[in-house]
Amino acid sequence: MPTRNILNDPFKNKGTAFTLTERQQLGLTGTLPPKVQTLDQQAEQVYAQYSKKSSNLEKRLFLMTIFNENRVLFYKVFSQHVAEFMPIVYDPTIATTVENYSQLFVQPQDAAFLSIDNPETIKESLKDAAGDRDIRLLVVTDGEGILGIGDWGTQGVDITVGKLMVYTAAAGINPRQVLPVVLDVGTNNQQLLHDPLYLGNQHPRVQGAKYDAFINQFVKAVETLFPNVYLHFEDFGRDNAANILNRFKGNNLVFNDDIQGTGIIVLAGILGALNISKQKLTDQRYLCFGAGTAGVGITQRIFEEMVNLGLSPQEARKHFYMVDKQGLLFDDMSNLTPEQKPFARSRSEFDNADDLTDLLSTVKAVQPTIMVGTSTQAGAFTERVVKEMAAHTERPIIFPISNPTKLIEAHADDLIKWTDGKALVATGIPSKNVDYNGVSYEIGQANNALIYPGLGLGAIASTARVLNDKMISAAAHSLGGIIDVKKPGAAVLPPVSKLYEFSETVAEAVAKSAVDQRLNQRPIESVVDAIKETKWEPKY
Ligand SMILES: NC(=O)c1ccc[n+]([C@@H]2O[C@H](COP(=O)([O-])OP(=O)(O)OC[C@H]3O[C@@H](n4cnc5c(N)ncnc54)[C@H](O)[C@@H]3O)[C@@H](O)[C@H]2O)c1
Ligand SMILES: O=C(O)C[C@H](O)C(=O)O
Ligand SMILES: [Mn+2]
Repeated sequence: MPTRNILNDPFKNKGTAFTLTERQQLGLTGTLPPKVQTLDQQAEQVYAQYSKKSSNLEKRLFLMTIFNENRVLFYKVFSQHVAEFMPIVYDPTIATTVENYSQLFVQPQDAAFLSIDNPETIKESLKDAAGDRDIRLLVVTDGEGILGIGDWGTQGVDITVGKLMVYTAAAGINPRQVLPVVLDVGTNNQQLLHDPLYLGNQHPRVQGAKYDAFINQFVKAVETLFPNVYLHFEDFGRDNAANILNRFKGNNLVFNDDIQGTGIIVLAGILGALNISKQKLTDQRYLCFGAGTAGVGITQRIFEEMVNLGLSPQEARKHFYMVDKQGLLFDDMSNLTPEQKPFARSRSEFDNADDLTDLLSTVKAVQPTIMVGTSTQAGAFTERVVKEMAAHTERPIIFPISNPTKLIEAHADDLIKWTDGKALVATGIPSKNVDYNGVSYEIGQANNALIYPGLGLGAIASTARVLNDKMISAAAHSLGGIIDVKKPGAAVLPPVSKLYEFSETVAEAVAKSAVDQRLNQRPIESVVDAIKETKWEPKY
């Protein structure tokens, strides 16, 4: 490759920061403006330009041009403005770019696009996308369940790129060592099937044995090409997400963000809330609204926590109620998923079981103390539902975490107002502070992005063979003690502005757990040193 192409290699390009000597050595003399800038000067210039963009989408598109050209510069600016950039680079703005990916397409962003129509090219495609890079972390989607906006086929690749950006900004994962992958198995999105601009396979989703075989081939190819890679699954459909995780978690270093990542962050938020209200987890009644991938993943995590606290599985199960499209889930229903079944209730527990077909009647009957929304049903936590819940519990814990913003079950300011400041609230998207009756309520962000970067860093740095429940539990507990719970209006989770700092705390807890369980494949003398050595910083 002629050296001038270095300006087109985002992993090597420094742009105007190439010194005059470097320019001479690299055959770049006269190919850049004369001034040599420092990284800080470049970052300042990028931020000034960014600040002039009027919409979030324009801001994101501008930042992506920097990403496409110069990774060090992109991550330098990102690291200087983490809380400000997160909603631009990631959720919720990323939902808009997923929906418009084909129209907005300019650059494949070093992703691998694998097609179910050509399974024989899986290996070649992964190799080509990785080039000479040593891949340690791979984020993959099949685009069926992007956030709460559904099936976006190949366009879902944006979420894998976005998730990886957060890994680097939050946990210092080396951007040369990551690979975003989309598995294009078709789409059932009618709009895409009829859109002449759509860049993916224009046929319905392939399911069943052929789909399963494709996934198996993919995982095998990944393991062969990139031994010890941490394989992160994102936004698969409800059935496939659970199936794939169950198939591989015993023997491979795999992670499902929507099931496990969300479980951890919501448990951490609940522990934070109970720390504020001075209550015990084992005294809570938990209502899951939207018992899909995330809803069940969270329920399983909190259930495990109750068992860890000494309850028998039978006792622990009594604390959970699941509501899905059918209403409260009962064990005599024929259409329950395998993950829902253990938490379905018996009709005999209620006088009016047959009436419990909506959220309000269920809240009345169950009187939950914790309610988490993962339903994609905008506004489902109505004033009546919330006031009914608050009538039976002093500090209701209410987390409407459906994404993006247009799908949230209730907004934080309404929840605070409707409960007269009593509710302990976290949302999936970032929420502003709520000023109510002289108190400024900080709203925690219960988004898996607050946990998966540290979790991944801990697992990668410790060379863990698998990611198991103990490591996951260690991650959830590691966020305790960061917030000052005595402050009126304190948030239940630490702020995104401290994401870089607490991701290291999470990583240490996870790596320590892996090493304590002897899951490390290489000798680790100090987890702190191992993490330090794994981390990358944006500098030339
Ligand atoms: N904050 C986070 O970190 C986070 C993480 C994962 C998912 N989520 C959000 O959670 C939502 C669900 O994601 P998922 O991956 O679990 O999707 P999913 O499709 O697996 O689950 C959604 C569930 O909601 C149910 N549902 C639909 N309509 C309903 C209704 N009217 N009443 C009750 N239940 C209903 C569906 O039947 C399904 O079981 C999305 O909006 C997603 O963005 C947030
Ligand atoms: O992507 C997010 O913002 C969180 C989560 O993984 C989701 O699917 O909503
Ligand atoms: Mn997701």
